[in-house]
Amino acid sequence: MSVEQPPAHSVPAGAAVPAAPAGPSAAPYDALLLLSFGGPEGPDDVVPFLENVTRGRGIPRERLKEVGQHYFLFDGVSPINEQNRSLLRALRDDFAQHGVDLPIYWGNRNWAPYLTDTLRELVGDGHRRVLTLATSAYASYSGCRQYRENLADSLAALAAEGLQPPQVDKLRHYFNHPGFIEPMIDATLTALAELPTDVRAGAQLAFTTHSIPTAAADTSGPVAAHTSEGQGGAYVAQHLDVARVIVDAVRERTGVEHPWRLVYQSRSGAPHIPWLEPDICEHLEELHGAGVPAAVMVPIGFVSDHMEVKYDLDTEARAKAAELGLPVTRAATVGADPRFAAAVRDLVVERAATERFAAAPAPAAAPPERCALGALGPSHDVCPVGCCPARTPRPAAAGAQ
Ligand SMILES: CC1=C(CCC(=O)O)c2cc3nc(cc4[nH]c(cc5[nH]c(cc1n2)c(C)c5CCC(=O)O)c(CCC(=O)O)c4C)C(CCC(=O)O)=C3C
Ligand SMILES: [Fe+2]
Repeated sequence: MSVEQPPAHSVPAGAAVPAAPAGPSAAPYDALLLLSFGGPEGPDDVVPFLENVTRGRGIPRERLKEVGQHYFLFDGVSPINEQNRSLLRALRDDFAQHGVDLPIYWGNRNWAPYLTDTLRELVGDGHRRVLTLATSAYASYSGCRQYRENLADSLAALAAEGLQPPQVDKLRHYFNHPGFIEPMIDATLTALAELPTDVRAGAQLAFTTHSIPTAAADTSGPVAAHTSEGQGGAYVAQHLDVARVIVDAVRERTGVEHPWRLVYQSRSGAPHIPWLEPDICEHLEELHGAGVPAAVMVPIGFVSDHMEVKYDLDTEARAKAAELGLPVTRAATVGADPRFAAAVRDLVVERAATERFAAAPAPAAAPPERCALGALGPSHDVCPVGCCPARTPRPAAAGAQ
């Protein structure tokens, strides 16, 4: 079941709940789809899950065994599904409180509830126009295009079953939406406050995200943002923009300009293929060697405390810091923060208004305001042709043809 509780907009028969005042319109959309990675929920799920993740990709066997071990350390349970359930509750509460009448479904790429099953259910419930929220905030093949390929595959599977697939769109990247960044600013301040007072002012901020092959980074985002020679394309540019906003906000609130760097984690793939560097653990060694007294890890690349955060940061990087004797704390991820739920509502209402405006530009109407912090401005609504290309071209939905 992808809808685990009655949609927040429906009132149980006989309940004396006053109807929420009508809020902003989500038309033409009739459903929101939370699209995520999925993760195992017990020891028996781990190997089948990893088989799903690596289907058709050349992840070395050694790496898979290692990743399997990370999951077994936590009884085979990834935190990601529970975090998505919390996010669903936060979104449904927020939409209900603000009178946004849009049912919310949840489907994953690699584990139940599987995307195809969710879309089948959504079509069975009569929905025809779906807006997608992916649990990845930045442009990249893994964080954007691959989800669009999953949507195309699932829509094709429904068509093969004789169902009429719905029209599916995807929300713009939200890395620079204030409702995504503000919780991270607070989390960074909290993590700084957790450091011993004598080392706090000298602490470096280590912003972390998932490493990806440098070739994938260079071709991330629209073609105009592509770079050469390991400069990182839109993927790196977007993370740097977020890091600068956080550093500036921390300086405004504490009076301290903390030195910082964007670093990477969770690398996989063959060793001879270049991926974004440095790794967080190498970086901590380097900071320690340079006499830096403390560090805060800020996982801006992750929407919630995924296994990468629980294992690669909280287990591995913390062990490295302890070995070095370097005081290190870790900032919380955004998770189900109400400000993030409100940001999603804002993005849904904004996109719905954009679609209505495009369909019938009325002289009185104006395109909606588009919230964004930092220097890059609001991201595109529709991924253009050539955005975050796959190495082998495959059909992708929710983008320009
Ligand atoms: C950019 C990015 C995000 C962030 C954007 C987003 O959130 O989507 C992300 C998220 C995630 N990645 C996850 C898990 C895995 N990723 C893998 C492999 C890979 N990730 C890659 C990139 C990313 N991945 C890449 C380039 C690979 C190698 C090739 C490939 O396979 O594409 C592998 C295989 C083994 C390994 O290589 O580590 C696993 C098990 C989980 C679930 C965690 C949990 O259970 O909490 C989540 C949220
Ligand atoms: Fe993209």
